[in-house]
Amino acid sequence: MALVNKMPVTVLTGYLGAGKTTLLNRLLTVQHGQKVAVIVNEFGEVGIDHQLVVGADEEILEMNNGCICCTVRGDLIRLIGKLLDRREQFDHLLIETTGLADPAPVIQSFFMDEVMQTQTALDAIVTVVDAKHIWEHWDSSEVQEQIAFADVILLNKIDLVTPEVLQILEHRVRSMNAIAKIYSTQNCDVDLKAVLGINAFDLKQALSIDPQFLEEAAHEHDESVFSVAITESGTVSSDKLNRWLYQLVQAQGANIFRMKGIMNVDDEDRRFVFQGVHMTLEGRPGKPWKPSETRRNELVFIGRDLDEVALRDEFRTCLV
Ligand SMILES: Nc1nc2c(ncn2[C@@H]2O[C@H](COP(=O)(O)OP(=O)(O)OP(=O)(O)O)[C@@H](O)[C@H]2O)c(=O)[nH]1
Repeated sequence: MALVNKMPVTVLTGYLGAGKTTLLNRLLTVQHGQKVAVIVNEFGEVGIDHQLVVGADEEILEMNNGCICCTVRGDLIRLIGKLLDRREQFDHLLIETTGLADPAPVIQSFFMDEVMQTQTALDAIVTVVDAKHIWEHWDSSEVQEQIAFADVILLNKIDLVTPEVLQILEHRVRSMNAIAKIYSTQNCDVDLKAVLGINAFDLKQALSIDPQFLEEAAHEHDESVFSVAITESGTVSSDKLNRWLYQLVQAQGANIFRMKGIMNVDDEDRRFVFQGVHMTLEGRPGKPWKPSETRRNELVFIGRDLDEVALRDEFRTCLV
């Protein structure tokens, strides 16, 4: 199938100094038998990050003419296009974003551009969090968005904080993002399998909503950025769902960073899976339901100032 040949892409985010380059170096030096191309995006005229990145065999491309998130999405697409011309030379692409980037436009370019859509497969957004210094930056919208968008979160620099602080941090991060996998690390020491080749954007069976998140007071969010997770049985009407989602992104797309859903729509044989980034929505049939399994609808919204009660109520109106 054509899918097999798509180039998997991992996007690394994290605030300034969190440990992105440390993780990148790890990914490039540990033997995993994959040929990795890297795009490093830095602010400023002179790129120095490439000098810090080790690994002679890898191709490292730099984008220094601006921040990935705003002006240079076109450049990113062109750069990836060039790499795709030599597709056979690479197994995986890593994009390290600047610590000040909002990851949304990067992710959206994978949905919106046709070449990117057909020839690349977004593997995961990996966000490195500085467990010691994040406390000074909670107000930063970049920090919030990097956590909100992540599929994998490394709580890094655990050598610099107490277990109690780490626990508070994990709780806080979990309330912002109900579905990311969270690992605690020192020097980003994490099993590569936890970071590469995880297919987080391929919603196969179920959303990995942490059950504890649902039980606990996920509701005590004093943050403006948080997750709302909905799990309900029943059959969803495709017409009602379409109408609702369309209206929702029109009205609140700016505040909804990410949404994912796996649903029993019109009692079809296969799951309906969808995901969205702000106003961008993408839905398609997923894996077949097994006759023995209970069909559940699972949705997760991650965003700013979400109206949890309204989301739940409106979702229920989509049930037949
Ligand atoms: N104590 C401690 N230091 C760490 C850890 N991980 C990384 N560092 C250090 O933190 C500093 C910043 O790490 P980088 O990997 O350069 O961070 P970055 O996110 O790429 O930084 P920018 O490119 O500035 O955004 C370096 O001096 C690292 O050696 C850790 O787990 N513990």
